Amino acid sequence: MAETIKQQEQKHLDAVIDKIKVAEQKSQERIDQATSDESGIRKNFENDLRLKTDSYEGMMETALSVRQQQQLLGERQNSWQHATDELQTLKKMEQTPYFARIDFHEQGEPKTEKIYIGLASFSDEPDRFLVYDWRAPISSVYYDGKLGDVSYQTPDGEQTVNVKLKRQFQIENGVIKTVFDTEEAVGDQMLLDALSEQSDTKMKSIVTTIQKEQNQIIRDTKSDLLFVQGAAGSGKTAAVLQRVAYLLYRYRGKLTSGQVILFSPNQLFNDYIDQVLPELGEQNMIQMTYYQYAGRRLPKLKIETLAQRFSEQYTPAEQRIDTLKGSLAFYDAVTAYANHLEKEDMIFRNINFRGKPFFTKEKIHDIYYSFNENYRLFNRLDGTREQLIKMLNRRISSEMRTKWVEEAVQDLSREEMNQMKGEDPQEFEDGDKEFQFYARKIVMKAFTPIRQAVVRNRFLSINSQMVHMLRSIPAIIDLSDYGISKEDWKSSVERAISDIKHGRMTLSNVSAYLYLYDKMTGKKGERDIRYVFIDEIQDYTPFQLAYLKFSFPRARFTLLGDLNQAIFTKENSKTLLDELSTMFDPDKTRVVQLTQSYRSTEQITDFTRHILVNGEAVMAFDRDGDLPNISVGRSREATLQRLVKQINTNEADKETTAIIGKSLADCRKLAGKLKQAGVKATLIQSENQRLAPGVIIVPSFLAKGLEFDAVVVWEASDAEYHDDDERQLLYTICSRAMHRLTILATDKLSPLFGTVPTDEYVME
Ligand SMILES: Nc1ncnc2c1ncn2[C@@H]1O[C@H](COP(=O)(O)OP(=O)(O)OP(=O)(O)O)[C@@H](O)[C@H]1O
Repeated sequence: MAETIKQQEQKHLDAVIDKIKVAEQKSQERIDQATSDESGIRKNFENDLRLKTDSYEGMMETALSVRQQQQLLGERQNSWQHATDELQTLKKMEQTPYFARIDFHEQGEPKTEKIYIGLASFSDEPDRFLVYDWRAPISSVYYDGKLGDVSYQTPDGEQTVNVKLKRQFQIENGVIKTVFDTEEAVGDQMLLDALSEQSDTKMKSIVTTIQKEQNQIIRDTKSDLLFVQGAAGSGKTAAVLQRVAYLLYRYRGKLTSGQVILFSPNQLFNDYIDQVLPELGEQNMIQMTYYQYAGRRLPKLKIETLAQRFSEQYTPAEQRIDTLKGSLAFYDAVTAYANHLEKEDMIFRNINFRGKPFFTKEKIHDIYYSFNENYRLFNRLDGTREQLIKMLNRRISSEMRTKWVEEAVQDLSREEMNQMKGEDPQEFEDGDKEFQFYARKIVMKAFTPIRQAVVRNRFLSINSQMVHMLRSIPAIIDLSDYGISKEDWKSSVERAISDIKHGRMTLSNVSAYLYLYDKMTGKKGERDIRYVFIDEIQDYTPFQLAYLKFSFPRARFTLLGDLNQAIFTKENSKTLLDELSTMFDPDKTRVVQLTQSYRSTEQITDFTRHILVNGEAVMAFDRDGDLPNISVGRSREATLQRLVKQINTNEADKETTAIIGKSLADCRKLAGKLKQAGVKATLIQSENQRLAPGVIIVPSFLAKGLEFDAVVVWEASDAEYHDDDERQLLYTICSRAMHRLTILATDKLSPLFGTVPTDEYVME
């Protein structure tokens, strides 16, 4: 009987695995070698080394041999690390060496070529690749097209090949479970299998099933701004993590993971995604929230937290001011204000010494504005510091003649004198010279804080300058254009002043504060960072984005967002896109739309997208599940009973449940009640917690970006979700569900579900 395709492929697989095992052995030998070399070097060294410290030559000899030993050890350490990494990859590959095969014909070549694609490349001889890395140029063909002519990018330009076969494998522990040939980009079956898995507390890589649109995002190397608008669950986060892995591969040797930074919505999310890159054999990039980024620079200020910002109730006037402060117009106003400081209005502080002004603010002002008008802020500051240090040095001699110094010298103990001489050994000609010596030492020491104050720009006053800037705004921006009255602005400035006095700052002020400070001190941003990724972009203000662009001047930006899910900026999210387009060169901007939602069943996707009105496009993925359930209880008690029942049903069906409440307070209350009822559930109270297996209760603002098998919306009642501007929040909450969605309310259901056709859910 002829061999089946599966048998043939299994034979090939066995052969590859045998070669991988041989390679593993070689790696192990290299590791052993490096280890034994290392202990050899250490031993030799201990035997040979005599510390010769009695002569200068002896000391040099010792130092040289220590250095030599360190170098040798460093080399061994490197080769050990290299071999260890290699072995780790090989061990992974031994289980699943590859997941796909493509056969293709390249024009002008005599034969059809056949390649296998896996997590990493593997060759048994130089240039004989048994497996290609999924990030290799040719692998793109697998993700991008159907059979027939397909083009792909290589470092030397575009190439076209004729694809004859695309074959996919599911391999477990070296055994082929299924094999199928497909004409699609990546066969639906494989994707369905991947998607039907249970949710996890950690996100997984998607390399075996990357979709064509996602591949475009992953492999983009041309855009300065890559903007991805994608529906909930369309794989934005997934795509962007594979993109980081791709870039690290593509620019190996030139780009390190430390030059890539990802801004994410909260720490919980950071924790959720932190295994994807290691799974792909790469190191994690820098991960931060905007709040952490700002907080790191302002350790002495208490910056408003995510939870505080979320529960804040603004009056319409405050809301308008908040909107203005988040706009590009405001960014431009701060820029204009800062530039005008080149001519006037920089505020200075005295630098004091022994309770009295040493450099008065008037003097500093005069120096600062004495430079010619071409001096920029940074040069001015630099010049001022230089002058002040010069003046400080000139003051040493006169200060030495003051009374306090004379007394201080007389009060010196023998020990103190010896110590001073120890620092700077010398013989004195006479008593006068000796006095001078000690007096100088004392003055220099006393002046140290002054010197530091000068070097650290302590004569600037960012706080007063910020207040002055806020006060100057009505002269720069026409507030009436934003519907803001002079009085409302004034009281907002008063609030900012009181906040600063109490060491606090709202998120809406913090970016302007940092930006103004950077301008005043001439900071040019972190030039080392090459790629900046920002997830959930709809929750950033244009000001914040402009500031990030300023802070990472040499970086390319990838921004991901879903304008449907703006939970803070609400209706302003549309203007964000417009404002963004003015910040980057349109020729180097690329906008990609992802409309297919992979996270949820068709029923859930259909239901959730109908919560939106005028939303961005969302397409359901063809995956079947139950209709969402809505249950309205007559009392809180009844709703709680219904919740407990749902938790039990979900548990029986092995679906992990997340109960999402609107605010932290709601969630806390519920956690108490569930405890009384004897139900085990973990309350996620802060972003610094970790996701736990089992039932969790999580407030809406922390659920961003996460997903769960089964979601219960806690109290989707009229009282909690009433206004139209809460639609996007409700959408975000519901779209966290993968397989099951239950909506509970007491008394009266939120009217926001009124837009969902009644045949898309079951009303109990
Ligand atoms: N090509 C793919 N193959 C397999 N799974 C995928 C693919 N794309 C996305 N997924 C899965 O779909 C789910 C949603 O993806 P992801 O969290 O990246 O979406 P998102 O667009 O960031 O969503 P949100 O905006 O709601 O946070 C994840 O479980 C992800 O692993």
